[in-house]
Amino acid sequence: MSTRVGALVPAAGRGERLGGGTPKALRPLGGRPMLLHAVETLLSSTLVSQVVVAAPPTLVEVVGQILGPRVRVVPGGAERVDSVRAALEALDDDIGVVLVHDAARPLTPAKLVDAVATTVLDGHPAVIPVLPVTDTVKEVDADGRVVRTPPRDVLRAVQTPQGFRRDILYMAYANRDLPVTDDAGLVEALGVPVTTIPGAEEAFKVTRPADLVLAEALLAQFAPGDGQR
Ligand SMILES: Nc1ccn([C@@H]2O[C@H](COP(=O)(O)OP(=O)(O)OP(=O)(O)O)[C@@H](O)[C@H]2O)c(=O)n1
Ligand SMILES: C[C@](O)(CO)[C@H](O)COP(=O)(O)O
Repeated sequence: MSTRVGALVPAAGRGERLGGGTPKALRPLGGRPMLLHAVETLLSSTLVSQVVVAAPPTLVEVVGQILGPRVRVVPGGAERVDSVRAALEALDDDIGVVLVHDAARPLTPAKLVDAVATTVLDGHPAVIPVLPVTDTVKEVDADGRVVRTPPRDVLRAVQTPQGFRRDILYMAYANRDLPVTDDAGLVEALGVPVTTIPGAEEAFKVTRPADLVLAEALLAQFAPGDGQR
């Protein structure tokens, strides 16, 4: 396996739950597009040597100008899986390890990127960062009635970047019509073991308006060079 690491950034979502009109990846955070924060973190990793971004199709040129020549930008698709697939096809042939990282997780620390990549390089074919679940989670039926309460101690909330051996991710994406909400879900369907490592609280996803308020507040607290990102 080649040890060269590439990162794919799905950034073509509309951001309907966040609202505000502008595609979410281009919404400002600390005065700069959210996507730029995520990409800069990936580029700051000494392990990551290529970054490919899937942008909203009408904004490929604009996003290319924002991110500069080190980043390849391709048109994304209708669903997240379509965007990841488009980016996967644009990776250099000699990339052996692939990280998939949401543009919508702009405050993810660089040390988490390195930890995921290192764990794949150490021989784990699929690696995801996770945090314990703090709310009680209920399964409900179509009428909203509770069906059951899974025990919380075995539940985990899943973040990105998720890291994969390239050949495994390719095989997984051959099954991409499966109804999954993350890349590891496709890998699980292959029967390939998925390893968890500790995630980071700052790697939360900006999904709803309150998440953006929290991200702005946290960013304002980071001092330059304090190693938090
Ligand atoms: N067709 C899509 C849908 C999502 N994404 C990306 O996948 C990541 C996680 O998706 P999410 O946070 O759900 O973003 P949106 O799809 O934009 O959000 P919403 O469902 O609220 O519209 C984001 O970086 C988003 O840009 C993508 O590249 N292409
Ligand atoms: C990939 C992901 O960020 C892991 O938590 C998440 O599943 C994306 O889901 P979304 O509904 O597209 O936000």
